[in-house]
Formats: sequence, C-alpha cells, structure tokens
Amino acid sequence: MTTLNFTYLPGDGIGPEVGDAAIAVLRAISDKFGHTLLPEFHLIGGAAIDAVGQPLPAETFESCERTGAILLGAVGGPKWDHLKGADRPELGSLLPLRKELNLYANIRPCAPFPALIDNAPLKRERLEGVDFVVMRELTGGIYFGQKGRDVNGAYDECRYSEAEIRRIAIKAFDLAATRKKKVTSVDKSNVLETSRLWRETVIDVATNYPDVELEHLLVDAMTMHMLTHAQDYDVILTENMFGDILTDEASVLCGSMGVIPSASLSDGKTGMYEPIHGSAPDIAGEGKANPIAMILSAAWMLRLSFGLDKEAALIEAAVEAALEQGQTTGDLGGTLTTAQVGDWIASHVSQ
Ligand SMILES: NC(=O)C1=CN([C@@H]2O[C@H](COP(=O)(O)OP(=O)(O)OC[C@H]3O[C@@H](n4cnc5c(N)ncnc54)[C@H](O)[C@@H]3O)[C@@H](O)[C@H]2O)C=CC1
Ligand SMILES: CC(C)CC(=O)C(=O)O
Ligand SMILES: [Mg+2]
Repeated sequence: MTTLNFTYLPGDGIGPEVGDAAIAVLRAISDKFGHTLLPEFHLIGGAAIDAVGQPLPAETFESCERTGAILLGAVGGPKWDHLKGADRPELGSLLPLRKELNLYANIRPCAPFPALIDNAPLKRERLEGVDFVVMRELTGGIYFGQKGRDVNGAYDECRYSEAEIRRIAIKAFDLAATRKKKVTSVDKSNVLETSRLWRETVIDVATNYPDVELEHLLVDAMTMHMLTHAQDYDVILTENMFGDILTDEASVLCGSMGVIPSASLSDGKTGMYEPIHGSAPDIAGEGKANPIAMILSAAWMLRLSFGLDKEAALIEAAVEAALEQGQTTGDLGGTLTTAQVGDWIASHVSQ
C-alpha cells in the first residue's frame, strides 16, 4: 500500500476538466489496490493570477518541491494574453517551475494506438509500426534567454551550454539503449551556433554508446520526414523549441492532441507529468476535451514517481480498451464528454 501524495495543478481552460477525469481514474486505481490517494490541490497560471494576483504562488511551489510528484493540466489563455513577461501564466508559472525544479528532460511518446489508425488523417502505411519518443531539452534555449524590446524592435536570445546539451544527450542515448538503439538528433546547425555546439556535443556523447546508431537531421527536414516515414525513428533528441513544435506535429500521427502524455524529469526524484497540449480555450468549458493525455500522464506518474508499474499498465490497458470500443470524445469521432471518458476508464480499471 502506497500513499499517493502528489501536487495537483489543474490550471486553466481544459486543465481542470481533463484533470478531474485523471483524478477519477487515480481514485479508482487507489481503491482497487488499497493505496491512499492524497493529492495536494494548488493554484497555478491564470487561475492563480485571478485568485491571488500571481501565477506561481509560494505555497504552490513549496508543495511541488516537497511532494516531488506533480500532475499538471495546462496554463494560459486569452484572458491573460494582455499580460507581459513573468506576469503571464506561461512565463510566470510553467517555465519557472520547470527551471527551478531542474526538469530538463521532457519525454513525449508517439506510438499510434492501433484502434485509431484507420481514422487518422494519414494513410495506414504511414502509421503502422511508428514508435518513437521525443527527448526534448526543457530548461534551456530560446524560451529561457533574455527577451525584450528596444529601439530596433524585439529580441529573444537562444543560449545553450555544453553541459546542458550533454546531460540531455545522455538521457536520450540511455533511453535508446533500452529501445531500438537509434538516436536522431534534430538541430538547425546550418544556421544556428547553438545547434553547432549541440551537434558537436551529441557526437561526443555518442562515442560512449557504440551500440546506438546516431543520425542528424535539420529540423525543417524533420517536420517532413515525420509525416512520410516516421517508422525510421526511435529516440528523437532535440532542443526546447524544436521539441515543442515537433511533438505537436507528432500528435497528428497519434490521432489527436488529446492523447499524448509527457514526463519532465530531473536527475533527482522530482517529476512533473502533463499532457503535451495547452489549455485549449476554443473548447474549454464544453466537456469536449479528450482526457486521455492527462490520464496517461497520471499513469506515468504512478510508474515513474511511485514505482507502481502494475497500476500504470492497468490504466494504459483501460485507455486502449476505451479506444477500441469507441468510448471517446469528439476529436476521435466519439460522442462522450470529458467526464464520461474519465468515468469509463475509471470503471474499467475497477473491474
Ligand atoms: N503546458 C501548457 O500549459 C501549455 C499551455 N499552452 C497555452 O495554452 C493556450 C492555448 O494554446 P493553443 O495554441 O490553442 O494550443 P492547445 O494545445 O491548447 O490547443 C491546440 C488545438 O488542439 C486542441 N486540443 C488541445 N488539447 C485537446 C484535448 N485534450 N482534446 C481535444 N482537443 C484538444 C485545441 O482545441 C486546439 O484546437 C495558450 O495560452 C498557450 O500558451 C500551450 C501549450 C502548452
Ligand atoms: C509555454 C509553452 C512552452 C508550453 C508548451 O507549449 C509545451 O511545453 O509544449
Ligand atoms: Mg507545446
């Protein structure tokens, strides 16, 4: 019996909707296995700005640091778009949380569910056998550089240290060594100096992994290859912004933005788990959001932060069953609401 003490940050837009569905599934799995579910609910993002005037209240950060396991919905939305710099939900809560907790390794899987392949926008032959993971650097690069306005316009600085590149490259090679033994490093080294250092450092790290194949691709070409022969990839290693963009593209292979989870890990025990999507203001409050990415993120939290492999696998199997039986939201052609999908998966894990 385990006490599942984690920090729950629903955030904004569809965050609380998909979050509630994930909590229902966690409650069902806890009841089944006799675990104690102990989420610590805290405000973050726009919801925190509205309630207490700042996007990352001290008690929210304190809880994250103490529990070391964080389940996050999404932050941001048009209501807060007029705010500038660190007053914004994204720049004032999500990015500092990632940085302060040193969550530099963001892992985002792409393996289309068999049940979704025939409804996908791409042909079956482009999707069958696709199984890759994006290892995205999460605490450096252009999102964290100096930014601002001056008389000439605006600027965003992109910096990477060799140490930052080396540590994420090691994560990628370690992961590839347990999978199909291939790392595809994605950069823009024909133009960017940070990418030249990226490539040199990745080549150096690769010398310690003679059994793992390394290839390099420029990010513009990668966007095309991902849609034409994604089967070629195993671990895609890339920097912060490229990984952000490529994983939204990967969601097309998987059928929806609403099905890809993620884990953001540090060298220590702390892990944050969140869907790759944002707050989806276009569908927020309508019960249309697909909760599967959030539910799978919760499963990853059980596996990676609490060592509960069996429980995580049961949730993943229940998600597959929901997809096979068409128990889905509208983005996947179904008719269920967010809460109904959550309840269906919760009752399936309870059986
Ligand atoms: N981790 C985070 O907290 C993130 C926050 N954002 C923020 O979210 C806000 C909205 O950003 P967008 O560019 O619209 O990106 P988004 O990811 O929220 O939505 C993009 C599209 O995917 C759809 N979508 C997203 N999640 C879905 C789900 N679970 N089920 C069904 N459809 C889903 C949306 O309806 C929309 O059409 C912005 O303020 C942005 O800064 C964006 C990405 C990540
Ligand atoms: C604030 C953004 C960097 C969040 C995002 O789009 C992501 O992490 O995927
Ligand atoms: Mg993104």
